Amino acid sequence: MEKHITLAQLKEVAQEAYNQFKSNTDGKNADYIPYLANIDKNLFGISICLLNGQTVEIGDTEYRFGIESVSKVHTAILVLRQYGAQKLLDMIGADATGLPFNSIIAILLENDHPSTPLVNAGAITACSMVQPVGDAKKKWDAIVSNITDLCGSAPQLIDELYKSESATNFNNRSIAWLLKNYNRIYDDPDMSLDLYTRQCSLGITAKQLSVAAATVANKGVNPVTKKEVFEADLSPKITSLISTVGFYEHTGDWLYTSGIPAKTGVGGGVMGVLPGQFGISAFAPPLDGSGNSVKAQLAIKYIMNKLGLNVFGGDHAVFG
Ligand SMILES: NC(=O)CC[C@H](N)C(=O)O
Repeated sequence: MEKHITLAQLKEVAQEAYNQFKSNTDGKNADYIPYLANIDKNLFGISICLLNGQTVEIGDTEYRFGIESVSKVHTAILVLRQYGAQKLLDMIGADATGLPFNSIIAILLENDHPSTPLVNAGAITACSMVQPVGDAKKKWDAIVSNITDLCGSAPQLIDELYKSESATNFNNRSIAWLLKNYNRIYDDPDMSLDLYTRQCSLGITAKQLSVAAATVANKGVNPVTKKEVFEADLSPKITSLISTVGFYEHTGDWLYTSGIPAKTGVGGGVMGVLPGQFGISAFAPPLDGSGNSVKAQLAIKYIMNKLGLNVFGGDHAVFG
């Protein structure tokens, strides 16, 4: 069924979500990366990008925060663009791990592949696959240019975050070398890890993430710049990856309660894709125990439930 929703209604619902959760003090900033511990915990923004390029923005939607694990989606898209859907499945996988994002056990349990590009192991593998293999500078340029195309504007490296994360990423170093042990790193392990750490340290805004999400929802065409970033048939592959593991071990709970495939990052960002309808992003630094932003989750769930939209519901929203 078609569900007609005016822009005014959409704005009102987003504003209600903002007002309702603005003063929520649950959760705490990620502190295993020192830079993130010091970000203002009161920052809060919600951005929705429709497929005609219109955006609804409430709160701190222009604040640049660390993209962190949301970047895993972007680089998975780049690998899909460069290798195609079958090779991503063969070389990384598309399964849920049911375990935390930085799990080493997950690699040991599934030593034939790193499960999915949306957990640390698979994301480091994805960075190793980015072409041209062997050329760190060109690989980095490809990663940044892909994110720029998806967001419609460039991200900016937060140097302090990059240094902070590089100095403390011992668990990820173990992951990179364990993957090497299983022949699941397709370039130099240290270089692949460094690319992963750097992409996680890119500063991004909630507005940019909503445009990237809308590009996925819009079958690869950025609704703001109108550029075709990837081929339409990759879009359901990307949304399926996000659906399966976007909230790690809490992905089922998330999908069940929110009705929208979404991906989180420990910087406090969440990016949600409602295919054929819109992209949504929310950002607030305090996280729950699994590293997912408390307020961003509340806001997106509120908006989805209030609008009565659900990826499994069969209704299709028409905005205007
Ligand atoms: N869940 C996340 O956002 C984790 C990203 C972070 N860079 C890490 O590897 O630990």
